[in-house]
Amino acid sequence: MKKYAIIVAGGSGSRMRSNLPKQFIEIGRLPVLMHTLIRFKEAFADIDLILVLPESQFDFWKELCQKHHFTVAHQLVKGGNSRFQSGKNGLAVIETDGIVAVHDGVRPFVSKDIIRESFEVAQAKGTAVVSVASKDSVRVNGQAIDRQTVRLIQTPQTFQVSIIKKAFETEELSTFTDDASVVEFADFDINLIEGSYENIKITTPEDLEWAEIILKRNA
Ligand SMILES: Nc1ccn([C@@H]2O[C@H](COP(=O)(O)OP(=O)(O)OP(=O)(O)O)[C@@H](O)[C@H]2O)c(=O)n1
Ligand SMILES: C[C@](O)(CO)[C@H](O)COP(=O)(O)O
Repeated sequence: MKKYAIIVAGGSGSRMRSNLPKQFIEIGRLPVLMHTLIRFKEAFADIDLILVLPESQFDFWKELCQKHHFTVAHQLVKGGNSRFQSGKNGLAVIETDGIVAVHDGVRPFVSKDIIRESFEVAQAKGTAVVSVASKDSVRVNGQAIDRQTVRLIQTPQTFQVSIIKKAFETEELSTFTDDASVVEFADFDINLIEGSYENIKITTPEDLEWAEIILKRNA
């Protein structure tokens, strides 16, 4: 089975309010994005890594790779104006069938076990989307609902290549917040698998403090 991971890091990171794009901020002396790429390479030595970045950041990224002697092989692909477009650009360079995980570049703490399980489930069932239970009570439009029915969606979101490619033939809709919503819109079933509360998405400044704590816990 040919394995791919599209690491999307083409966003603007506006909620981080940092001059340095959040994927390049160092945690434990290594840029966030390098931690993420290393996790996937550790899960599968033979995986093809596709890194989606704004084209304007290519040179800076290459400088960072030299500075940190970062040798994990990956293909650089230019980002789009939305996460959907960035994912689509990543998919466009995949030419064989197989299994592909799409993962936020800013989720550096995904475990090898979760990555591997997502590939196994996607191979068997076509799709595998990582999720966790809500630890808080939940209300929708002010109305309390049974939180047992709620799942918080993370990445990786892993698919048979033929399925996700077919799904991305659609026009982009504003309801597409992740790849699972695109694939579901194309009428494929979404299989949820168990994620981890450590698999945070670095979004706002305090997430960087959590990130340092998680990194120390894992050391
Ligand atoms: N045009 C875009 C927008 C988002 N992403 C990626 O999708 C992931 C999840 O998005 P988020 O964390 O929300 O990043 P941003 O969109 O960059 O952040 P913000 O909404 O705060 O601007 C990130 O790795 C981000 O780089 C992308 O590849 N291309
Ligand atoms: C894909 C995702 O990380 C799943 O939780 C999330 O939907 C990304 O959303 P954002 O608006 O780009 O933060």
